[in-house]
Amino acid sequence: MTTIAFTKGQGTGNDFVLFADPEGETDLTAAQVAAICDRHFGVGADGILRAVRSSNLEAGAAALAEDPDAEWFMDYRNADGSIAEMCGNGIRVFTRFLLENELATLSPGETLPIGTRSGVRDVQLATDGFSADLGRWKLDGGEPLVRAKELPVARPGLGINVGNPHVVVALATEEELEEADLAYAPLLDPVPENGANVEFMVAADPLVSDGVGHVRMRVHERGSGETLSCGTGAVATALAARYWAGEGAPNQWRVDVAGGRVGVRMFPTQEGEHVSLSGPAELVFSGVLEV
Ligand SMILES: N[C@@H](CCC[C@H](N)C(=O)O)C(=O)O
Repeated sequence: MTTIAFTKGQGTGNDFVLFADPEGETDLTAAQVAAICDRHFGVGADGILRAVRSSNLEAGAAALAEDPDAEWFMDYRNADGSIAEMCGNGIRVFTRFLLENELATLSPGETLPIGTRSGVRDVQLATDGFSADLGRWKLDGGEPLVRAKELPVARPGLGINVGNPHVVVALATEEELEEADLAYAPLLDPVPENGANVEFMVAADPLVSDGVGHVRMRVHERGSGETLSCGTGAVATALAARYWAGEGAPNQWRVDVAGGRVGVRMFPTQEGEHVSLSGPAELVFSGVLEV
């Protein structure tokens, strides 16, 4: 039996079990992760965030090579125990956890580099909580057909990788968005090799106001099912909305999800365009687990 002192946290309703494992001694099995995330028999969460010192994890070596200041590595696991490269809401909650536990400091204007499986991601304080630079993004995975239960026809999606894989589908009306039954994984054709998170979005009316784009989305996450929010999914959705809107579309977006609102911003850097995500991050309660 291993005893874990954990904290439950959430960002726009995307909820996580977090624990500090500085030495990298508590690598949970997929079955243990799934048991902890179970909403009836466990703590209940969309995923687990383990805080490991980058120097004590194999995957952390790449993070330290990229940025020697990336002391902490966010080891993210989906609710079914699978490993994902990145979690946009998670990295904000992870930062809140490091700060509250005095494992890191972050002042206004400063940057906290966090190691992830999709590279080092820089987090800053923001007016709505925290913002994380998710780095480069790419169109990836073509335009698979997507069919969600209760939606009568398959729609073309747009594959976008923001560190992890997404397929975004535009729906015509709010009613369609409500009707989609995302308790079931949407069917994708062709099936992406590594699976994908699937976002369904509708444009707000107006789509753009004061130079800021506005969309609403629901998500079925790879490895976690329907969640109240997906940060990387919101980023992929804003990128898809801008792509579909064409020339002159804004580089700043508000994305409404069932659990609240996040902000997305695209901005130029020397290595090409980056995209950042901002939003709230809260710690809810702490406890002790035996696994
Ligand atoms: N909820 C996350 C994404 C978590 C990983 C995802 N389910 C995957 O498998 O890629 C977010 O906020 O980005």
